[in-house]
Amino acid sequence: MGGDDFHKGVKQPSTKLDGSALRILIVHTRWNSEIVDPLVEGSITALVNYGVKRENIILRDVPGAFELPSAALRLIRQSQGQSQNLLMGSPQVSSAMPFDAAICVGVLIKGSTMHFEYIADATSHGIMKVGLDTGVPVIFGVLTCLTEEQATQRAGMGGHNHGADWGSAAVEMALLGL
Ligand SMILES: Nc1c(NC[C@H](O)[C@H](O)[C@H](O)CO)[nH]c(=O)[nH]c1=O
Ligand SMILES: CC(=O)[C@@H](O)COP(=O)(O)O
Repeated sequence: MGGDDFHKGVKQPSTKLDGSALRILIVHTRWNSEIVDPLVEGSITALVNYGVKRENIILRDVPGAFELPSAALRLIRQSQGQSQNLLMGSPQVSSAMPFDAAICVGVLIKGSTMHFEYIADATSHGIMKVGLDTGVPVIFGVLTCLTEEQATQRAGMGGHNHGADWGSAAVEMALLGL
Protein backbone atom coordinates (compact mmCIF):
# COMPACT_ATOMS: atom_id res chain seq x y z
CA MET A 1 0.00 0.00 0.00
CA GLY A 2 1.39 3.36 -0.99
CA GLY A 3 1.43 6.29 1.38
CA ASP A 4 -1.62 7.82 -0.30
CA ASP A 5 -3.61 4.59 -0.26
CA PHE A 6 -6.08 4.41 2.59
CA HIS A 7 -8.91 2.24 3.72
CA LYS A 8 -12.05 2.60 1.53
CA GLY A 9 -14.52 1.20 4.07
CA VAL A 10 -15.42 -2.16 5.51
CA LYS A 11 -17.46 -4.77 3.61
CA GLN A 12 -21.02 -4.74 4.98
CA PRO A 13 -22.49 -7.88 6.62
CA SER A 14 -24.59 -10.19 4.44
CA THR A 15 -27.51 -10.15 6.90
CA LYS A 16 -29.80 -7.08 6.96
CA LEU A 17 -29.35 -5.14 10.22
CA ASP A 18 -32.39 -3.56 11.92
CA GLY A 19 -31.29 -0.91 14.41
CA SER A 20 -34.79 0.43 15.11
CA ALA A 21 -34.83 -0.74 18.75
CA LEU A 22 -31.25 0.23 19.59
CA ARG A 23 -29.96 2.98 21.90
CA ILE A 24 -26.43 4.13 20.98
CA LEU A 25 -23.95 6.32 22.87
CA ILE A 26 -21.39 8.43 20.98
CA VAL A 27 -18.64 9.93 23.15
CA HIS A 28 -16.43 12.31 21.17
CA THR A 29 -13.56 14.66 21.85
CA ARG A 30 -13.35 18.44 21.53
CA TRP A 31 -9.68 18.09 20.57
CA ASN A 32 -9.35 18.36 16.73
CA SER A 33 -13.10 19.07 16.55
CA GLU A 34 -12.87 20.25 12.94
CA ILE A 35 -12.06 16.62 12.05
CA VAL A 36 -13.95 14.85 14.84
CA ASP A 37 -17.27 16.53 14.06
CA PRO A 38 -17.49 15.18 10.46
CA LEU A 39 -16.57 11.71 11.80
CA VAL A 40 -19.42 11.92 14.33
CA GLU A 41 -21.83 13.01 11.57
CA GLY A 42 -20.68 10.04 9.48
CA SER A 43 -21.46 7.69 12.35
CA ILE A 44 -24.88 9.27 12.96
CA THR A 45 -25.77 9.00 9.26
CA ALA A 46 -24.83 5.32 9.20
CA LEU A 47 -26.77 4.61 12.40
CA VAL A 48 -29.91 6.31 11.04
CA ASN A 49 -29.52 4.45 7.74
CA TYR A 50 -29.66 1.21 9.74
CA GLY A 51 -32.92 2.34 11.40
CA VAL A 52 -31.62 3.74 14.69
CA LYS A 53 -33.94 6.57 15.80
CA ARG A 54 -32.08 9.90 16.06
CA GLU A 55 -33.51 10.42 19.55
CA ASN A 56 -31.86 7.16 20.59
CA ILE A 57 -28.40 8.38 19.57
CA ILE A 58 -26.95 10.11 22.63
CA LEU A 59 -23.94 12.40 22.22
CA ARG A 60 -21.51 13.40 24.97
CA ASP A 61 -18.18 15.23 24.58
CA VAL A 62 -14.91 15.16 26.53
CA PRO A 63 -11.68 17.17 26.24
CA GLY A 64 -9.42 14.61 24.57
CA ALA A 65 -8.93 10.97 23.57
CA PHE A 66 -7.41 10.06 26.93
CA GLU A 67 -10.78 10.86 28.59
CA LEU A 68 -12.81 8.65 26.24
CA PRO A 69 -12.57 5.32 28.15
CA SER A 70 -13.51 6.73 31.57
CA ALA A 71 -16.40 8.72 30.12
CA ALA A 72 -17.72 5.72 28.20
CA LEU A 73 -17.49 3.51 31.28
CA ARG A 74 -19.28 6.02 33.52
CA LEU A 75 -22.08 6.66 31.00
CA ILE A 76 -22.59 2.97 30.20
CA ARG A 77 -22.71 2.03 33.88
CA GLN A 78 -25.14 4.92 34.55
CA SER A 79 -27.38 3.63 31.74
CA GLN A 80 -27.31 0.18 33.31
CA GLY A 81 -28.62 1.66 36.56
CA GLN A 82 -25.28 1.26 38.27
CA SER A 83 -24.38 4.87 38.88
CA GLN A 84 -22.42 5.63 42.05
CA ASN A 85 -22.81 8.95 43.84
CA LEU A 86 -19.30 9.16 45.21
CA LEU A 87 -20.03 12.40 47.06
CA MET A 88 -22.69 10.69 49.19
CA GLY A 89 -20.56 7.58 49.54
CA SER A 90 -23.51 5.35 48.70
CA PRO A 91 -24.76 4.00 45.35
CA GLN A 92 -27.69 5.78 43.80
CA VAL A 93 -29.45 3.56 41.29
CA SER A 94 -30.71 5.40 38.22
CA SER A 95 -33.43 3.98 35.99
CA ALA A 96 -32.11 5.11 32.62
CA MET A 97 -32.34 2.89 29.53
CA PRO A 98 -29.16 0.85 28.88
CA PHE A 99 -27.04 1.56 25.83
CA ASP A 100 -26.82 -1.27 23.31
CA ALA A 101 -23.46 -0.07 21.98
CA ALA A 102 -21.11 2.90 22.22
CA ILE A 103 -18.75 4.63 19.81
CA CYS A 104 -15.71 6.52 21.09
CA VAL A 105 -14.63 9.14 18.53
CA GLY A 106 -11.38 11.09 18.59
CA VAL A 107 -8.43 12.14 16.47
CA LEU A 108 -4.83 11.84 17.62
CA ILE A 109 -2.24 13.62 15.47
CA LYS A 110 1.45 12.96 16.10
CA GLY A 111 3.35 15.98 17.46
CA SER A 112 7.03 16.33 18.24
CA THR A 113 7.14 14.29 21.46
CA MET A 114 6.18 10.78 22.55
CA HIS A 115 2.85 12.06 23.94
CA PHE A 116 1.02 10.68 20.87
CA GLU A 117 2.28 7.14 21.45
CA TYR A 118 1.34 7.10 25.12
CA ILE A 119 -2.13 8.56 24.57
CA ALA A 120 -2.84 6.23 21.64
CA ASP A 121 -1.77 3.15 23.57
CA ALA A 122 -3.69 4.08 26.74
CA THR A 123 -6.82 5.07 24.84
CA SER A 124 -6.97 1.98 22.65
CA HIS A 125 -6.46 -0.40 25.57
CA GLY A 126 -8.84 1.61 27.74
CA ILE A 127 -11.64 1.53 25.18
CA MET A 128 -11.18 -2.21 24.66
CA LYS A 129 -11.38 -2.75 28.45
CA VAL A 130 -14.63 -0.81 28.79
CA GLY A 131 -16.30 -3.07 26.24
CA LEU A 132 -15.02 -6.24 27.87
CA ASP A 133 -15.83 -5.10 31.42
CA THR A 134 -19.35 -3.87 30.70
CA GLY A 135 -20.40 -6.40 28.04
CA VAL A 136 -21.55 -3.46 25.90
CA PRO A 137 -19.82 -3.28 22.50
CA VAL A 138 -17.59 -0.18 22.39
CA ILE A 139 -16.37 0.75 18.92
CA PHE A 140 -12.84 2.18 18.60
CA GLY A 141 -13.39 5.35 16.61
CA VAL A 142 -10.06 7.05 17.21
CA LEU A 143 -7.91 8.03 14.24
CA THR A 144 -4.20 7.80 15.09
CA CYS A 145 -2.52 9.84 12.38
CA LEU A 146 0.97 11.07 11.64
CA THR A 147 -0.31 14.12 9.78
CA GLU A 148 -3.44 16.28 9.72
CA GLU A 149 -3.91 15.34 6.06
CA GLN A 150 -4.14 11.65 6.96
CA ALA A 151 -6.88 12.55 9.44
CA THR A 152 -8.92 14.77 7.13
CA GLN A 153 -8.79 12.15 4.36
CA ARG A 154 -10.27 9.57 6.75
CA ALA A 155 -12.98 11.96 7.92
CA GLY A 156 -14.61 12.19 4.49
CA MET A 157 -12.67 15.24 3.34
CA GLY A 158 -11.12 13.82 0.17
CA GLY A 159 -11.65 10.19 1.13
CA HIS A 160 -13.88 7.65 2.87
CA ASN A 161 -15.48 8.77 6.17
CA HIS A 162 -14.45 6.14 8.71
CA GLY A 163 -17.29 7.32 10.97
CA ALA A 164 -19.67 5.43 8.69
CA ASP A 165 -17.83 2.17 9.39
CA TRP A 166 -18.02 2.81 13.13
CA GLY A 167 -21.78 3.39 12.96
CA SER A 168 -22.42 0.15 11.08
CA ALA A 169 -20.09 -1.74 13.42
CA ALA A 170 -22.03 -0.42 16.42
CA VAL A 171 -25.34 -1.73 15.00
CA GLU A 172 -23.85 -5.08 14.00
CA MET A 173 -22.22 -5.66 17.38
CA ALA A 174 -25.28 -4.49 19.31
CA LEU A 175 -27.36 -7.10 17.46
CA LEU A 176 -24.75 -9.87 17.65
CA GLY A 177 -26.18 -12.97 19.23
CA LEU A 178 -29.73 -11.63 19.47
N1 LIG B 1 -2.71 15.75 21.44
C1 LIG B 1 -4.00 15.26 21.46
C2 LIG B 1 -4.71 15.07 22.64
N2 LIG B 1 -4.13 15.36 23.84
C3 LIG B 1 -4.91 15.54 25.07
C4 LIG B 1 -5.22 14.23 25.80
O1 LIG B 1 -6.11 13.39 25.05
C5 LIG B 1 -5.87 14.53 27.15
O2 LIG B 1 -7.07 15.24 26.92
C6 LIG B 1 -4.96 15.34 28.06
O3 LIG B 1 -3.70 14.67 28.16
C7 LIG B 1 -5.56 15.50 29.46
O4 LIG B 1 -5.81 14.24 30.06
N3 LIG B 1 -5.98 14.58 22.63
C8 LIG B 1 -6.60 14.27 21.44
O5 LIG B 1 -7.76 13.81 21.43
N4 LIG B 1 -5.92 14.45 20.25
C9 LIG B 1 -4.63 14.93 20.22
O6 LIG B 1 -4.04 15.07 19.12
C1 LIG C 1 -1.32 13.47 20.26
C2 LIG C 1 -0.61 14.51 21.06
O1 LIG C 1 -0.64 14.49 22.27
C3 LIG C 1 0.26 15.49 20.33
O2 LIG C 1 -0.57 16.19 19.43
C4 LIG C 1 0.92 16.48 21.30
O3 LIG C 1 1.90 17.20 20.54
P1 LIG C 1 3.41 17.28 21.11
O4 LIG C 1 3.95 15.85 21.09
O5 LIG C 1 4.15 18.16 20.12
O6 LIG C 1 3.36 17.86 22.50
